[in-house]
Amino acid sequence: MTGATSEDTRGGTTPTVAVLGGGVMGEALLSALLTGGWSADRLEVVEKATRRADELADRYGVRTGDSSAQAAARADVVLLAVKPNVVAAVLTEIAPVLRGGTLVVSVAAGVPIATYEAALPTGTPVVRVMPNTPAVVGKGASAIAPGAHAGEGHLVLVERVLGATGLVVRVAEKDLDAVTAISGSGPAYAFYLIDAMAEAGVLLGLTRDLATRLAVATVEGAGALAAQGEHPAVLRERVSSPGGTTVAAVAELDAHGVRAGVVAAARAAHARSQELASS
Ligand SMILES: NC(=O)C1=CN([C@@H]2O[C@H](COP(=O)(O)OP(=O)(O)OC[C@H]3O[C@@H](n4cnc5c(N)ncnc54)[C@H](O)[C@@H]3O)[C@@H](O)[C@H]2O)C=CC1
Ligand SMILES: O=C(O)[C@@H]1CCC=N1
Repeated sequence: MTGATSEDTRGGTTPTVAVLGGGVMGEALLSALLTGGWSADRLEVVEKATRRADELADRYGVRTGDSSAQAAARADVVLLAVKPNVVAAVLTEIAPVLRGGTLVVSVAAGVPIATYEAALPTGTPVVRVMPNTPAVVGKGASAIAPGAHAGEGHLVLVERVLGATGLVVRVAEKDLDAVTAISGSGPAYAFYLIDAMAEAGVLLGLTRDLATRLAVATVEGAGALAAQGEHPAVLRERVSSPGGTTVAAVAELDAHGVRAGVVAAARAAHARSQELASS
């Protein structure tokens, strides 16, 4: 874990983090913070749905507040994990009470840093993050981009906050829509493939349980192999014996436009992320 710097802590202790929004991504971040060494008493979550807030309190032993303003006023780091269309309302709530130097981090898709900087007190450091759901199992991929008032210490702190979620890379904000289209939404493409492979196995006579286990292990193994650095096209060639089963299968993927479909899907996600910025 990267050590805290004077820029990212108040008084040299682990910074306190308020997670605003305890849905899928809020929970993933909360769980990663705990895995990464944050103690529960340095964390607070504000979740509008009471039953969900209770569930998070029971599961993680963290304090749950019902006021974003109160939690933000106490925290060193405010982590927004609400839907993009709720961000403006939350910023209006927290802006009047934010202490100088509080770091504001947001995972909301599409919402530009300029929106946060315009709503929050002048000079507030803001870091935008695009994570993904495999963060829950420490296999996520996140990209982070700094606002005008976020320095190296703030980025290091965000890397520390995300430390247990998996890969963290730094990008310029202009690239975040593309990141959203590849790794933010990308797990859904992989799950789609797993589901389709499992369904095909059932069609070919396997039980659903066996077909699903084989599909999951295959995608997991292929990911692990690709992570070693060999080009994916080379790895695909290694599976493809001349005149064999794999070339027959891949020819069908090409004939059905699967590669073009993946590109079109990513372009649609990219366009939607840009639309969210202007809505
Ligand atoms: N789910 C994903 O794969 C990813 C999501 N994101 C971003 O993360 C953010 C959250 O997405 P999810 O967790 O999927 O959504 P979600 O709907 O699961 O969670 C949002 C939570 O915020 C709560 N909420 C709504 N208004 C609130 C308020 N005023 N104060 C406190 N809590 C409030 C809702 O009750 C809900 O539990 C979005 O902005 C999304 O763009 C980013 C990357 C990946
Ligand atoms: O679908 C969405 O809008 C969010 C952002 C990336 C993944 N989930």
